[in-house]
Formats: sequence, C-alpha cells, structure tokens
Amino acid sequence: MSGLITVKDFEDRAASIIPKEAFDYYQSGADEEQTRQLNRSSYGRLRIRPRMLRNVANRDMKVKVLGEEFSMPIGIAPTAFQKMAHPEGEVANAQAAANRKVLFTLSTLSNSSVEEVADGAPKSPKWFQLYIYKERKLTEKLVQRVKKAGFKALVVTVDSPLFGKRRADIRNRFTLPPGLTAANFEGVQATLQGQSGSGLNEYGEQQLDPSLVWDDIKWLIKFSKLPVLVKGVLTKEDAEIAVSKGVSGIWVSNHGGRQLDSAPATIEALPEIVAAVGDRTTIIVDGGVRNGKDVFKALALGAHMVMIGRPALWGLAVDGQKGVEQVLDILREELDTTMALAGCQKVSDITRLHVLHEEYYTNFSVRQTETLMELQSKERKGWLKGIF
Ligand SMILES: Cc1cc2nc3c(=O)[nH]c(=O)nc-3n(C[C@H](O)[C@H](O)[C@H](O)COP(=O)(O)O)c2cc1C
Ligand SMILES: CCCCCCC(=O)C(=O)O
Repeated sequence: MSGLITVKDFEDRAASIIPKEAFDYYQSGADEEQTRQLNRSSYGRLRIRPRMLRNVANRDMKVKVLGEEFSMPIGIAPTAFQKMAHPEGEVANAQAAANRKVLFTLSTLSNSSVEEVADGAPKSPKWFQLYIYKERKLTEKLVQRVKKAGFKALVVTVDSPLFGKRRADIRNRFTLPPGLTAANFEGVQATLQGQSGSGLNEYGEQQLDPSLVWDDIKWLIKFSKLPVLVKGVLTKEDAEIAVSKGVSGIWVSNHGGRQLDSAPATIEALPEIVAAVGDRTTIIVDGGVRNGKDVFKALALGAHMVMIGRPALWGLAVDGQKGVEQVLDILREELDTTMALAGCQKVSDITRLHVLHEEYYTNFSVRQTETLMELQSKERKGWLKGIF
C-alpha cells in the first residue's frame, strides 16, 4: 500500500475502512481513557542517550524467548474478534507473524478457532491467551485443544475479573456482527448479546471467573504442563508472587488502557518489575508501542520482548495479512534505524544507560548526576530512583 509509512498512517486508513462500531471497540479505553493516553505520552517523556563510533555496519535484531528464536523483539499481542477488521481475521494475522518470524498470541475470544489458526498458519510461532471461565471444565477442554494444536505457551490474563467500562461500547450496545462468533466455543459461550449495554461487559460477568487467586495459576501450570505467563501485572509485588508460583514470564500490561483507568502506563511500571524479577524470569511489555523508538526504550528498560495490539489490527483492516506484514516491516525498519543511530549492533547492546527520563535533561540537579553515576555502576539491573 503506497503512502502508508507509519503505524499512524495505518490507523487513519483503518478508521476510514472499519465500521464505526467495530473501530470504537478496537480503539477505546476505559472511562476517561487516561491510562490509554498515558501509554503513549509516557514514551514521549523518555530520551535516548546515543553512543557514537560503535561499528554498526551489520545489525542483528534476533532474540530468543522461552527457548525459541524470533527475527526481532516485536510480537503480536492477543486481541479479540479480528474478523471485524478483515474476513480472514486471526489466520491472516498469524500467517503474517509466521512470514516475518515473530511471535503471535491468539485470544481466547477469537473469531477463528485454535484449530483454524493452527491449520491456516502452521509455521507461526504461537502462544495462546487464556481467560479462565467460571465453568472450569470448559477451560480445561480448551487448554487440551490448545496443546494439541501446537501452541507453545499459555498467557493468562489476570487484569480482567470483569471488563472495564468502555463508554463507546456501552453507547453502541456493542455486539458481534451477524455471522461472527467466539469461535472456540459453542452455544451460549459463543455469542454476545448487548441487551442493555455493552455485550462485552454482560458476557464477562456471566462467563469469566472473578474469584481467581494466585493458587489458580499454580493449578494451571500443573494441569497444562505448558509454560504459563501472567499478563496484566503492573507492580513488583505481584511480579514477585507470580515468580514464586512458578510462572515462565511476566507480561507487563494494562490491557491497552481498557481495564483500570488511572493505572500507570506500562513503560512507567516496567522498571520496578524488571528490578524485582528481571534476572529471574522473562519480561514482556505491551501498551502504546507505535514506533521503533518505543521498542528501543522498552528494551533499554529491561523488557525481553515488546508486543503490539492495535497496530496489528490496523494493518489487518487495511490489507489483511499483507497489511500486518507492512506494519511489522515499518516497526522493524524503525527499530533498526534507532539501534544504528544509538550505537547498538545487536539487541543485547541496548542497555539501561541508553534511556533517561526527560527530567534528567530539563531539571538537572546534583541529585540526578548522582543517580546517573549510580546507574553506570548498575547498568541494566537498577531502576532510576528519583527520576521515575
Ligand atoms: C480490541 C482489543 C481487544 C483485546 N482483546 C484482548 C484479549 O482478548 N485478551 C487479552 O488478554 N488482551 C486483549 N487486549 C489487550 C491487548 O492484548 C494488549 O494488552 C493491548 O492491546 C496493548 O496495547 P496497544 O493496543 O496500545 O498496543 C485487547 C486489546 C484491544 C485493543
Ligand atoms: C468477554 C468478552 C469480552 C472480550 C474481551 C476481549 C478483551 O480483552 C478486550 O479488551 O476487549
């Protein structure tokens, strides 16, 4: 597609293609959308400290996460109901990920079933995002199917005992368009009603289990025998508990600002989590990532992999599988440029010292000079006291 050179270009084009009700569902955050906006603006407050003369002639973005190699540290986060963006939905998104050798995560609430995605994109490196249902047998059956279909890990979303109030969905009485279902289920679990407000809120209250506690994660690890990551962690306390229960990774997320409004931006929450458990487990982050500089900043603050949610939906809406590939290519090229200009040849060259909060430059003081010196000795391990 010509003329589309940024993720924002894809978003604007998608807005003119997708029906309003679906675009509102994809775009919206909870309540006043403070957290959704903060996810973006917080990246803008971070500065990259570039290093010079580092021989960046040959650059390499490959990373290994949970033993699997990916072509770059950018993957696709789970988003529900992708056939509202394009008739090929999740299969096209997963195939784009396979073609670019990046991680794809399928939502429990997909319009294509786990089997359809596994058959349609057999080479896609894929994880499965799990919502735990009140009817536990339903979850158990689904996990068995996920394993059989070849998904490599489970990502349990822990920020959704119920769904945040997305005002546009309430006003639109959001429900799935005719012909689309939650394809992993049959019967009542496959449909959304939207009787008195948003069908999502009604469905969540009826179906999902709000009584979950950390021991349920232990149960899932034992029962599934798959690596389990927890998605939606925003504090070092929860990160510590998660690691003590045996998870294989922490996915720092505020659900794209769609759950608790006033929660911190994920790039603000990341440093305390990295400082607490970053040397013991895999750290993934998502939320507001829209260009290669954002990815670089998240890696500098200690993430091992950075995920995109809405940008893949915009790519899908604009041109199906090819559109997602183009969005991934834009981000890859931008990260590559950022690495070169910041003096990094490979991902492991990106260190904690490559990123500082704007206050370091705009509000310079002795205290902050000391902080920088402290940082120099700790490199990636420490988090920036007094600046965040
Ligand atoms: C339309 C939409 C649907 C989503 N569906 C799910 C879902 O089914 N499960 C889940 O864990 N997170 C879901 N998320 C959250 C994403 O996985 C991810 O955390 C978020 O989109 C990242 O922020 P970004 O969109 O700014 O990149 C959804 C987000 C959006 C925008
Ligand atoms: C329970 C039906 C709602 C699907 C929610 C998918 C999701 O996580 C979202 O943010 O939307």
